[in-house]
Amino acid sequence: MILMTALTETAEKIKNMEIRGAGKIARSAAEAMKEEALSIKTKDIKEFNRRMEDAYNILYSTRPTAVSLPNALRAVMRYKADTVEDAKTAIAANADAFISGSENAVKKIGEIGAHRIKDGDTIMTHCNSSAAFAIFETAYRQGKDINVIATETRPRQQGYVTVDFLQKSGIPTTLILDSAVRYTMKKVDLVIVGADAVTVNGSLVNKVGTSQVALAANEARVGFVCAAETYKFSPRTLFGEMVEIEERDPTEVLCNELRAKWPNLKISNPAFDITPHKYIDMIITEIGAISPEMAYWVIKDKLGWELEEAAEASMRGCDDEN
Ligand SMILES: O=P(O)(O)OC[C@H]1O[C@H](OP(=O)(O)O)[C@H](O)[C@@H]1O
Repeated sequence: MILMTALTETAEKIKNMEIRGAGKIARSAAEAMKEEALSIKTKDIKEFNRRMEDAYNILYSTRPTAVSLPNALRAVMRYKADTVEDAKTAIAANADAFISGSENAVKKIGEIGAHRIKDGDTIMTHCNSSAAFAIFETAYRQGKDINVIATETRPRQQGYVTVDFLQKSGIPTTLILDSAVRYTMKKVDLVIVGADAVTVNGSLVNKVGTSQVALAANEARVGFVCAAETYKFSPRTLFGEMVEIEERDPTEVLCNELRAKWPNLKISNPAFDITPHKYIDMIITEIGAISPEMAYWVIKDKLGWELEEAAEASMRGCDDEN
């Protein structure tokens, strides 16, 4: 039996999506690493480092697609210390800096993104993104009369979370089925979605169905905007790696009763898909509104990654924030 600690509890919550959303996953993981560090009793720095590596690996293995998770873990683990006390101080400071940096980034994205919204706009969103929501909320607080169309987002219905946020904020909201996206697009002025990862060529990895929304927007000549903090850019893609697409449990798609009825039925449940950069008009980050083609610059200059480091991280199985 595995002993439940605060860290394994957070890992379990990320795995079963009690904690979800790329940014929240990253902040929760950073907080869990800090708590883990502060709870370790040993005075032996080698043992301490080993236990922190174990904690890193437990959290790292929870969900494979959101790059914010390994970027947060790596940011917290960037310490060099000769004593356990110094290591604890550095880890706690790193975690706090990552969390407040992440919260500020979402706020900044709200401010920058709100400039893209005009009074009277109808905006479509997919899944539930706190970065996209920050844009809606800021625009609405500025007095812009907006209407947000939220997709249901099968199979986990994160659209309900979006609807709940929007309704609590007083923002006029319409809920649609995922299959109604193309039909509804003619009423839409702008699409805004979040991101789980942005690759070096500016393509977007986000909740499955995002690429279909982008295709429908492209066909209808509707702008497609992505809201992504820079820690969602993937340094390992600089090395040519692909972002792993999480395949989730078939029971999310079909209940056990029906699965038993059709024992030979195969079920595929990819949680994310890839929207090619040519369908993305703009990525709103905390350092500004950029074209997808600037992803290489964000990874290399803003995050400070060189090809050699990306290769090294690729072998180690992690991304980095800066
Ligand atoms: O960081 P924020 O903008 O909140 O969310 C970013 C993305 O995280 C979510 O993933 P999931 O529901 O955890 O699979 C969605 O794909 C969403 O677009």
